[in-house]
Amino acid sequence: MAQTIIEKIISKHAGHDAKEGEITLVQVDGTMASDTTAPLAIQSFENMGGKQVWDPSRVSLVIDHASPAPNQRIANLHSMMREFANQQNIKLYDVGEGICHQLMVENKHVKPGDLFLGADSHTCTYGALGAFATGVGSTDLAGVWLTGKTWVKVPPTIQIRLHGKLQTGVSAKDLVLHLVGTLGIEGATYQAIEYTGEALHHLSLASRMTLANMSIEMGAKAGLVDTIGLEWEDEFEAIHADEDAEYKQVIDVDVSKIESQISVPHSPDHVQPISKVKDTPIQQAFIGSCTNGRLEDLHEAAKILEGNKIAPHVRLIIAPASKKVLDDALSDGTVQILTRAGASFITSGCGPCVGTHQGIPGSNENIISSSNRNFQGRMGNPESNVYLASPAVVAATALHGKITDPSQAEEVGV
Ligand SMILES: CC(C)[C@H](C(=O)O)[C@@H](O)C(=O)O
Ligand code: SF4
Repeated sequence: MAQTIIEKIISKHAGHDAKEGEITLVQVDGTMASDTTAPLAIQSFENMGGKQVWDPSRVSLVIDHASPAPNQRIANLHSMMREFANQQNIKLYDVGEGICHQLMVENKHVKPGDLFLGADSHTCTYGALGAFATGVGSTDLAGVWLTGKTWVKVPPTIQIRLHGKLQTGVSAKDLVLHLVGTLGIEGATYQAIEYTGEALHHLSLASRMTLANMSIEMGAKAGLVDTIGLEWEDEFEAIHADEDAEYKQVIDVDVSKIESQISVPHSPDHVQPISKVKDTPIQQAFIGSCTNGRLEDLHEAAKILEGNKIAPHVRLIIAPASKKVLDDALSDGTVQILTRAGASFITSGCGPCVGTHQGIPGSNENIISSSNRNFQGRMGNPESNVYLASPAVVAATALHGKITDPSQAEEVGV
């Protein structure tokens, strides 16, 4: 039977050929919960009578969403996680180590062909490795901690074939914003997205993570990137779709036609080419998140900001996606370039992305952010406006204090 990538992965974990629409029990390779979801999962696990997780080497906890703790309540939840991790002998990434999704990939908790469940919607990021990774609720996760298994309904797949090469200054973020704008926030609900095509050869693992990451902004169960040309390709057995696999929909995209994209308030799918919103004034700029907080993202920003100073009325906040990203950016001088340009670095982690701390905007302020969601109130103030963009656009915008196309900023010599 010809199969899509997700059908192959589910079949492997179910022990039989799984077909679209079928509900089947599968073995799980790995799990993750963050400080937002782990406390409830721990409670559910204990309520279910759980004593020992099924396999401690397949369970990770990460303190990243509100880290370091901004208040007493959260500090106590962090303590509860540390205690559980100790007692269960499971890996816990503590304050400053990074964002859960970055850490799962960076530390190889997940590999191509795996089936991975995380109690966070952007678990789909690991689709960058050709893994089936999806977000589940805390209670579902607790069930997996008990048994090592879960049930899945085999989803239909939308195949997105990426042709050509992105223009200079245009990144995987612009590509995925373009796709979110085209499909809409419910365009792939209950479906998997498979990304394929020769454009992938030009995308690093970091860029593939950006692409897979925002699959959830199209409602997808998972976003699986074909492993062709992947940096890790030699280390693992690659899984590709069969040529005659059946797709619900096939979408062809010539990526060389895409210009920088901006998602305007208040929904990720309100996407406009940058030319339509350029010159919108901005008070806060954020580079970070599981979408765009990696070394290549900081490099993009540094290219634009080197030797320059951000606009006087702009705050530029940077949260590296992990301690490793921060260390690498320190060693190669990127951090220094950015701080000299006026950026403030905060703890590696989610930072202000989800609006709990570290950069809640004022009322009527406009924020440009390299993150993935701009629902009203997302950054902690319903009276602020969040614009989503690539790190290059965020940097060029911070420099000029208004939405700026980086390719044009370079032309005028800044
Ligand atoms: C808080 C957490 C449960 C949430 C998610 O699942 O995605 C967060 O990471 C987000 O990005 O909105
Ligand atoms: S960085 Fe933002 S989107 Fe990613 S997991 Fe953290 S809160 Fe969610």
